[in-house]
Amino acid sequence: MTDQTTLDREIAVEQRHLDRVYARLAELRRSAADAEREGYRLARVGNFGALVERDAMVFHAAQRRHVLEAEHEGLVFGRLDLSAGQVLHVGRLGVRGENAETLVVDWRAPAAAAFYQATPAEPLGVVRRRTIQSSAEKVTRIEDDLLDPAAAPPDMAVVGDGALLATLSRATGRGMRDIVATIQREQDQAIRSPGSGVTIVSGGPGTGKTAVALHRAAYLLYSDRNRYAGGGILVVGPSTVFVQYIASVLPSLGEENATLHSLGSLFPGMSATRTDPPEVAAVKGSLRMRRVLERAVRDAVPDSPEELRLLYRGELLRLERRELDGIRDRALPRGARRNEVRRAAFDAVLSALYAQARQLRVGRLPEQRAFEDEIIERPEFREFLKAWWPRLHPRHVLGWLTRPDRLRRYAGGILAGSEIRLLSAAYRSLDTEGLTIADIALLDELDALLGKPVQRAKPRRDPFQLAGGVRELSTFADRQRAARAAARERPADYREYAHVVVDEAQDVSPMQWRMIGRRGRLASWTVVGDPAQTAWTGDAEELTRARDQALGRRRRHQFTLTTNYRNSAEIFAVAAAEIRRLYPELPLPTAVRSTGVAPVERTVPAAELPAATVEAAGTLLGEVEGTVGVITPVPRRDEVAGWLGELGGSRLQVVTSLQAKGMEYDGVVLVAPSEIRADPGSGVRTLYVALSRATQRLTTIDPVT
Ligand SMILES: Nc1ncnc2c1ncn2[C@@H]1O[C@H](COP(=O)(O)OP(=O)(O)OP(=O)(O)O)[C@@H](O)[C@H]1O
Repeated sequence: MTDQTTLDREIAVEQRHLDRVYARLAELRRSAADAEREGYRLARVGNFGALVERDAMVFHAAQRRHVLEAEHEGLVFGRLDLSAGQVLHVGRLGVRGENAETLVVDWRAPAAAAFYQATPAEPLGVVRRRTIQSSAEKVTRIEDDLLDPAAAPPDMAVVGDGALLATLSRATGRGMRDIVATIQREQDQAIRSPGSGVTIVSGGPGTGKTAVALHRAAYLLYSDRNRYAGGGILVVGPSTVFVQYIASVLPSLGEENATLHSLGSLFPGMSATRTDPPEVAAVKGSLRMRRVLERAVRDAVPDSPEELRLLYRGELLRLERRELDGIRDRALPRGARRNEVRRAAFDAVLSALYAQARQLRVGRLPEQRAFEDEIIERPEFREFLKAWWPRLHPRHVLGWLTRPDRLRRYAGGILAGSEIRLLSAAYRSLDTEGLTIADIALLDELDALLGKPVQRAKPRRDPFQLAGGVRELSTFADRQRAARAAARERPADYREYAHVVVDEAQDVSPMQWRMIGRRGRLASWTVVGDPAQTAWTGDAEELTRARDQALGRRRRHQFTLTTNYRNSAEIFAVAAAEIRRLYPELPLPTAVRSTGVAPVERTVPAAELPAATVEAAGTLLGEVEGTVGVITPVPRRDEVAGWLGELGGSRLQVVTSLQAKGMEYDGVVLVAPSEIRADPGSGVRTLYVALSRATQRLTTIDPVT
């Protein structure tokens, strides 16, 4: 422990520096605003040169002001005392003083790397590393690590007892916390790994995989803004709950150029939060579904016309079902996309009609072109085409799978009989209950198979033009901004990113890898996950194949994280015992924090489960400051939410064991763990996930019948 006088003195030292940084920021903000105003004043001079100068000035000043005004809590969070006597402060933003001296180094800059990577064994020239906590503009706490005692001057103070542990003991809010001040060496290496190729980060629960993935996105944007902000970074997580949980971190890192999606929201215009039972998800996620869907997109539209009949100059022209089917088949050679070859199919129908008219020796039969022009104008012919070969949306075709006869036809010989029955039962509720997360990848596949109807290109909006055709009268700065916004404004179905981050990758099915792969054909990748937490029960070899295909031949950089920062050692011991049932030899991370509080394991008569759950949740709400998660078996979620009502308000969340993926709560009530474990496919692994969500308190309640 440090004595109070030393602590106060050291805090005062850091406060002086922080005051200087904020004063400098205020100055920079003022001069940016002055430059902007001066720019506008120049405008009144009125000559052309002055106008151009004004525009440039206003633009740069406004841009700078925007950055400076984005106030950050904890702007400066670190300090390095180097062996050469130099002192560096590390923060969320780089700031220079009046004489261009460095007041703060951006955390992503190479000079800041030592803050994260230096260790006593390898101090990298750092004598003392200091972590600084502040609230608004006030320094509240400092924590030091002395990395190179031999090089420390005799008067160097070392205060505090571990910034990391202090951070970890803080209560959790509804969003994930940003760990920028306490990133550890092994994490930093993954964050700063090269931007090209594929960075693969694995590690057990709570080792910071998600935190690393998000900080990496921020790091890449810093290291090559043109490439990554221009092309965009896509971050994919397992569920909507999870995506909301991590959404707050990127803006707090100062990055808004990343697009966050759950696996259920990747297909434009559709979104799903419902999960399938693991055995159904295994069928829907299998690569064999691609072949099933290929058959579906070639099939006749349900209830489409049995035949085409047209009276032409007194003769009945007629194409029967068989002929129509033949035309459809020929118009769809392998690889053709149904929505893209509509025109060719219509031409084939017209040709068949003309051939028939000639065969029937229709009187005064015009040239083929004139004949076709005449037929195509007929309303009944147009009606026929619309019904026979409509523009198909992937959702239409997925709907065809709800018809058992069609499903059998498409899946016969590809899926096993038992799998077809499973799928058929699952799709019975598609229209009433809506899509599941696994269906979204099928829609994306169908979209790729169907293609887009050929459309005339829309004229691009001129960013210099205002509504009503009036040329705008604003500054060059405004126009620049508009042009950039137009370039950045990605269409809703933008699908090619410069970098793709996949979190909880162990739960991405083969079909989902195809969906994500289509969005990262030209991208570099960061893939993070923990195979021991997977809920996938399908073919493992197929999964590897699909993943390898998505990642291609890009060079891979592997990282493994070994410390669990989330769970108390007592809680992780329970989770570890669970996964050891399945994998006795699995290397597990080490939990660094002990609370001295053992998890509570209760067994109650089934009838008492509701009361016991409410009571346990109430107790935990009293015991922890932050959030409480109530985790349930999938089928029980709504029932349990009903028991709890409004208890805990926004501090309490009820989630299924699958939605709990990646989440974190200070206290967890796990309802009916034996029911989760009972699933023969992925039960133990899913229970392992549920048991490793709590930072401080865990209560499990099992009903007995
Ligand atoms: N270096 C660190 N400093 C402070 N907190 C950290 C650090 N690394 C991780 N944490 C915290 O540990 C918790 C777990 O991190 P994270 O959710 O990223 O782990 P994960 O490996 O993705 O876990 P899981 O696989 O269980 O979902 C989070 O609260 C995170 O803020």
